[in-house]
Amino acid sequence: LLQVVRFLAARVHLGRATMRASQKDFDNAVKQVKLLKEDPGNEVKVKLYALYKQATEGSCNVPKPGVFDFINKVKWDAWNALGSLPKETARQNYVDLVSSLIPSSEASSRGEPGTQEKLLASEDVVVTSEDGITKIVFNRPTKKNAITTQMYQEITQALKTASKDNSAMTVFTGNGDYYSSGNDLTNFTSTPSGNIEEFAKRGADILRDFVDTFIDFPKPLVAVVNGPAVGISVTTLGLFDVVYASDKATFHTPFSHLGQTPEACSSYTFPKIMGPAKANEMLIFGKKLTAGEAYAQGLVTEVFPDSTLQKEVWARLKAYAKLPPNAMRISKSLIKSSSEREKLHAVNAEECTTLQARWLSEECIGAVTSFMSRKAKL
Ligand SMILES: CCCCCC/C=C/C(=O)SCCNC(=O)CCNC(=O)[C@H](O)C(C)(C)COP(=O)(O)OP(=O)(O)OC[C@H]1O[C@@H](n2cnc3c(N)ncnc32)[C@H](O)[C@@H]1OP(=O)(O)O
Repeated sequence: LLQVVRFLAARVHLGRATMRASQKDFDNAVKQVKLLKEDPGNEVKVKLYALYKQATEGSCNVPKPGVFDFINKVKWDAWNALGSLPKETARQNYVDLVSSLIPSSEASSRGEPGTQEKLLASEDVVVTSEDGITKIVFNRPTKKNAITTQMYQEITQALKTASKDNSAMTVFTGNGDYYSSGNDLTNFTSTPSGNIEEFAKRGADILRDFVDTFIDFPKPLVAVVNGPAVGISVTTLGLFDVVYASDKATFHTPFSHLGQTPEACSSYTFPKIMGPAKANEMLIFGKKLTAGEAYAQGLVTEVFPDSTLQKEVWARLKAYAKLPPNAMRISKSLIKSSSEREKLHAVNAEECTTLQARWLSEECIGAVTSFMSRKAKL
């Protein structure tokens, strides 16, 4: 048992080297353990005990119980086996272990093979889990999957949940002919008080949280771009790890047309991905790219014929989802290092502040009014 505990501790320590559970996550996990409906069994309870002690008190610092004090000796052995594991790592491992014990219906997903579970009760954003893949679907096909304020918040929440669930990766796609037409332009007119300044402030906060969640998402994040993508549904792609696209997809960022400016860190990621010359044409002049062009410029990983996209992409993703999840997460954290994420958060904050002011500009208000009065379409 000792060897197993040591091995697990070292392995999990390595696997979670780049993760940090907050004190709040830990406190929540402690509460969740008390609410578990099923007994997790003695072996798990001993592990939880040891991790709890290590997280709260550090290395084992009490005398070894006598040989006949069986229960306390097993607990002591497990704690002692954690050696000098840092408190922070023990806290993270505790949180991970607890989240693995919570049934999918309560937490998020466990992804039993072949069973699809609906995880979020929303019409417009559908979240399911199957075969180790959490799938987040834009589901407003009659509105070309335009993203409402509520959808931003639901997606933020879905990503936070997915970051801790048992799935290996998260995949975004759209229902219907569009991937997404971007921000729902009626967001600007549907603030409860009709006060645009209030919308601008609240919108910037919601947007910053939304994008921050993409920046910090620890598992592979994949987009299956099933059709045209506009605005923020394009810019967020720069924060994905892999982007598969239908040959019917297009990529359009008409910010200047709308009196707006780039978001989702695209002012940083796009020049990095495709070079400034191409990024400028997209982000300043609103040049729409075909799927082939987006592939040539490095925004898209691979383009598929629309007729075979679903079959080919999902077969491939299911196979990828079986790869060792910790290895994938660690590789991702090497590629998107903490200094890179820091940079992205700073870019996000600046873009949101800029947009907040832009939304109050005549240029932007005029463009939205034109769309609403059906005078303008992209
Ligand atoms: C918290 C705030 C964060 C803000 C983040 C900043 C984000 C910025 C962006 O995303 S900028 C991009 C914004 N998007 C647009 O400007 C697209 C506007 N839409 C269009 O130009 C066209 O609808 C189209 C080219 C996408 C599709 O044209 P078409 O094929 O002719 O279809 P329809 O126009 O008839 O569309 C069907 C139906 O959907 C409604 N709709 C489509 N897109 C949007 C949208 N983005 N916002 C609101 N509504 C949209 C359209 O009005 C039609 O509705 P109707 O059937 O008339 O009720």
